[in-house]
Amino acid sequence: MSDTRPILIWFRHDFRLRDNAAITAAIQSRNPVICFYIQESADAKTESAADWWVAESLLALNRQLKEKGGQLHLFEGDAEKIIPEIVQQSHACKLFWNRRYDFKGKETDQILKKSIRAMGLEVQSFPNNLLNEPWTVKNDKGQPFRIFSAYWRAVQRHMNIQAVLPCPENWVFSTREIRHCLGYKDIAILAKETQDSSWKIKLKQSHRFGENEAHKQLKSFIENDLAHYAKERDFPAKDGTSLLSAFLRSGQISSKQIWHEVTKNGSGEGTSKFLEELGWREFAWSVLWEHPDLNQHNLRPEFDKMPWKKASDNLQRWKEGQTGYPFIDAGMRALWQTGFMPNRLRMVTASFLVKHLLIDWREGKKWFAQTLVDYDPACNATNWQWVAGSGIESAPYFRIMNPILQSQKFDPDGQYIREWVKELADVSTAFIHTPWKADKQPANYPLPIIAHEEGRNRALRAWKEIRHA
Ligand SMILES: Cc1cc2nc3c(=O)[nH]c(=O)nc-3n(C[C@H](O)[C@H](O)[C@H](O)COP(=O)(O)OP(=O)(O)OC[C@H]3O[C@@H](n4cnc5c(N)ncnc54)[C@H](O)[C@@H]3O)c2cc1C
Repeated sequence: MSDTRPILIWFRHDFRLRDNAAITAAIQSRNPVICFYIQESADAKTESAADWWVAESLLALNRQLKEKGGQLHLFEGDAEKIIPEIVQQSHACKLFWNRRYDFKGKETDQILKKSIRAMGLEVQSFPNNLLNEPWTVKNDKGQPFRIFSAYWRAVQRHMNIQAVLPCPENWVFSTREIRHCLGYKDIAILAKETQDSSWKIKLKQSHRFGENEAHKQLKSFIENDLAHYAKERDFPAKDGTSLLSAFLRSGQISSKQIWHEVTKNGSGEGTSKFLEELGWREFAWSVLWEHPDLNQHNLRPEFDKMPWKKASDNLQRWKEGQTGYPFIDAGMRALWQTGFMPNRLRMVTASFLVKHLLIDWREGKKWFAQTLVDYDPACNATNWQWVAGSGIESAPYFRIMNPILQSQKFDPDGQYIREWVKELADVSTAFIHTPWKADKQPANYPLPIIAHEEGRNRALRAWKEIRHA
């Protein structure tokens, strides 16, 4: 007689049905399945842009599961308390999930593995959304890499990316009732939460969600932009990047799927540069794996002595895009309006905060975590420490990006600036990067918060101080 006890599938940033190892294993076993997601305490409220993105993505996943004849069950609260209840109510025989690699998630999973196994269930975890498990890439001495280029060469030498798993057929969903378990949340409440503020409604105008949309985006990128990626990726007005980061972060598409599609359909400089960027994502996760405190602490301890200025009005003006530097302000305003900022601008705005304004990178990291739809604890912290110079692999602190030259180089006609800084719409191209030099000052646009040379010199003095301390 066949086993009718259900298998529980716990979704976690793997909101796709294709290339999902936990799903494939569960469906292959022929037991009925129960799919669920837990809004764990830390992310229970959909208050940040990334939480909002996850909520919209869960609604999209629920629609996909409905098409298969099932649904996504939603819970809110502490996984260590909720899952044992689901196990009991459902009389499940197995619990499957795809791994997560951050410290808190890993810790919770280890505790749960033990406690659920003690209840007599089989618990299995599978690789999630990286090309390599983060602990597997090591140098000849068995140590983790500290430099990206060496890491990437090693990854490429041993690259053996597994085939993509198709969406399984013959789904059978369990009818066991789990609605009375602790923390059950009606998915209709989630749908309401995704539009309970004007900010979220505005964000929605810039995004699409779900596995199918992720694949459409990849196809369009490969057809239109991949060949020119290396040359155009730094010019924000050109939209020459893949715009896949939020899909990737929530696992609506896997890095493996992207890798295979890109290597099958592309070649040359654009393709290798793009794959290298995927490599940076991998590297960031390996750094977080080795340094669980990456989000809180400088990886170079001399930065603990940096004489950061108290977060003040200047931090607020940076957040609001009111620094008086058009390129910076355009990036910061785009971030607030859309939840996205192109990589070049992330680097320039981050550098401006940490160097010209001498404000602790952790303040900027917090703001990005609140406002980016693709917020990713590994990529965000690794990049902030890279820009600040405090990371193991980083730009030297003394290399200070000039916000005017960056603007002239990467937005030469001011197209991106004019799109986001409406006060400058009529300023001539001659003054679009330095409106304070124009004869007539644009109305309602501030003067620079600090002169470039003054900010630069102060940053260099601070850096010398910590080096000689
Ligand atoms: C200060 C700062 C903070 C950042 N915070 C995040 C974050 O929270 N989440 C996030 O996904 N990326 C972050 N990035 C990296 C990068 O800016 C974004 O991944 C990229 O802009 C997303 O756009 P895209 O998908 O069009 O990228 P593409 O240029 O098309 O790149 C393809 C993919 O490669 C990965 N990638 C690209 N650049 C990087 C990079 N420098 N580091 C790690 N992965 C990269 C992303 O997954 C991206 O989707 C940050 C960069 C900086 C400088």
